Amino acid sequence: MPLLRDTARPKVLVPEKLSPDGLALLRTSLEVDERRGLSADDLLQIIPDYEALLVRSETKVTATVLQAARRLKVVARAGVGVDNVDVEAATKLGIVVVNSPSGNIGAAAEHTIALMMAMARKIPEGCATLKDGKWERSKFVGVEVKGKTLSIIGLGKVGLTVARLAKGLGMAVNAMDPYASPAVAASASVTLVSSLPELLASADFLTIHTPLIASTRGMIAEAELAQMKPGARILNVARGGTIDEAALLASLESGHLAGAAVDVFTTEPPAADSTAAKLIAHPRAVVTPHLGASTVEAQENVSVDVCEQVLEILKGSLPRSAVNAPLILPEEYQKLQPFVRLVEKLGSLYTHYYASAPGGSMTRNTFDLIYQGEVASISNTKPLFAALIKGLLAPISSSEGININIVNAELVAKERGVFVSEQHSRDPSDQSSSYSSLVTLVARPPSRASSRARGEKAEAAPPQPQRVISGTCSGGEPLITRLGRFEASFAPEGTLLICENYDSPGKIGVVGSILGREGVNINFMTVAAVSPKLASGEADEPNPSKDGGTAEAAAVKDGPVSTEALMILGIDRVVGQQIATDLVKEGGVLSARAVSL
Ligand SMILES: NC(=O)C1=CN([C@@H]2O[C@H](COP(=O)(O)OP(=O)(O)OC[C@H]3O[C@@H](n4cnc5c(N)ncnc54)[C@H](O)[C@@H]3O)[C@@H](O)[C@H]2O)C=CC1
Ligand SMILES: O=C(O)C(=O)COP(=O)(O)O
Repeated sequence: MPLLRDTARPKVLVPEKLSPDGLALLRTSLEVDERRGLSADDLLQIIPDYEALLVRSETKVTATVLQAARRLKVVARAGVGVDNVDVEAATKLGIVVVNSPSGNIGAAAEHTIALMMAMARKIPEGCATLKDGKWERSKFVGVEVKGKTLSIIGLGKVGLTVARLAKGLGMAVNAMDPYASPAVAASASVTLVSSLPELLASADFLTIHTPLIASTRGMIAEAELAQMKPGARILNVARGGTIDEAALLASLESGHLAGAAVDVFTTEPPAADSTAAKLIAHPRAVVTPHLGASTVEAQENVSVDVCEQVLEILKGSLPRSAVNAPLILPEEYQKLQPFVRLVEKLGSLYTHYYASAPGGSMTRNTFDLIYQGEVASISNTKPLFAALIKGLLAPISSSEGININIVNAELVAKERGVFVSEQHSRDPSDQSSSYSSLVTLVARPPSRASSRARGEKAEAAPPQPQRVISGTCSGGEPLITRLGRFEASFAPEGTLLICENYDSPGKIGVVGSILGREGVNINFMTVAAVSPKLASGEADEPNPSKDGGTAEAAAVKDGPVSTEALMILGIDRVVGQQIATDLVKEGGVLSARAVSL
């Protein structure tokens, strides 16, 4: 049961402090709910009511929260690190996760330099004692950074900015990052080293700027700290968990390390009696409560960046920095949009007409999706693939909320065992129609192995018929041009009744009167004849009613194939199976299938 909402506008939940600049953009079209101080339970209770969730690093967006979030389309992280968001669960649920990959890198890099200088010159200690009424000059003799070596783990956006700033301070900078570009490193006069021991041994100051991922969790522990020079100093403005807090505390306590500057902790805020709390209390530790991104400028940047993306996503467009969706340029997406709708219709027409109709079956799981003409020149067809998976599976998915989209289509297809081979045919002679673009969906007959797996005997295997649907975009709207052997021309919209019949006089009148009797209005009707190119060639899907139809049907069923036709009626409401049965029994049609598209 959807919750009652006091507004028709989509709702955005903002449980953390975000700069008002971005939120003002949202307020023009969305309802923005700023709710700071929510507990995990509170969040779970209220999340079903929201279309978008905007967070920083404090809110834990767990799989449980995401599963409860029935309306949620997007989780926006106003910052870089998404380690507080279960991105895998969001992907499965088709929820887009976006971040702001560069809005706060300057702030994080400057904070790193600020902590390094504060640690080198003992600024926090000098400041605290002076405020305490003491004038202690000889106790706080520091070291200079000029001429010292700064070693960086992770030469990404923050790491590189730190490197450039450190160069300006006269430091020698080296870095270890298996994925860094040597050219980029050289342009910042950074020496890339390939081994961590080499990097550790050279460091006067060591700073980490990697994400918290499996390969970086605990990467600096007791053994690594022991490889550093006595009197070296260490910084962490990336993520708690990359440095083992207990090992770091021990190294400070033993006097091996001269200092540590830490902005991020394994658990935030750290528990009172935790190792992190002891680290914070250590006299040679300079600490800040995750302030790396906390500047007015950075907060404006990230807020505007993610709020713009939330608006795009709720409009149905693609964001510029999705963490879990492929990158598509806006102009490319615009070109694709009509074909996205067409391909989704091809998929849902397939499932309604061939697979979920009485007598049909979902035994085919391997599809060819063939692009011909102008559409074949589009190279990034991920949205088309996603549209096909949605079209094929949404009609047979139990939950109304199943959200198949560009984010999770590949995963859903894999889970359901659906395989799609996309083919681009740019050769004009290969295009069997006069349309400037044509998209064809072919369901491959089941392989012998899969037929055997379903217990069908090889000798009893029926001939494998064609299941083909083609379409184009006409005036930006989807148009079906082929259904099985029939050359058609109809819009795949609304409720359609598709009747296969022998093309004999009076058939339309009989069908019309049966529908009229049931109170069904016909909005439009079109007839599709067997394509001359296909009449003598491929067999079509066997018609479940052919053997059990009317006397007339029986009389003509061995007649020439070319007399068969499809009658496609657009009707004003969804009809039950009984009407289809009546049309076969009384109306003399071979089969009738209602499809809702
Ligand atoms: N304290 C704070 O408030 C802030 C913290 N951050 C954190 O800083 C970190 C870095 O952010 P960005 O530079 O924007 O990310 P980025 O993605 O641009 O750079 C990360 C770099 O780490 C490297 N890397 C990955 N695994 C590695 C490994 N095993 N060994 C060595 N290098 C490895 C990658 O190749 C990449 O070059 C992130 O964890 C982010 O969350 C960012 C902004 C503010
Ligand atoms: O962007 C990041 O990765 C950060 O760590 C910043 O976190 P915050 O938004 O200040 O909670």
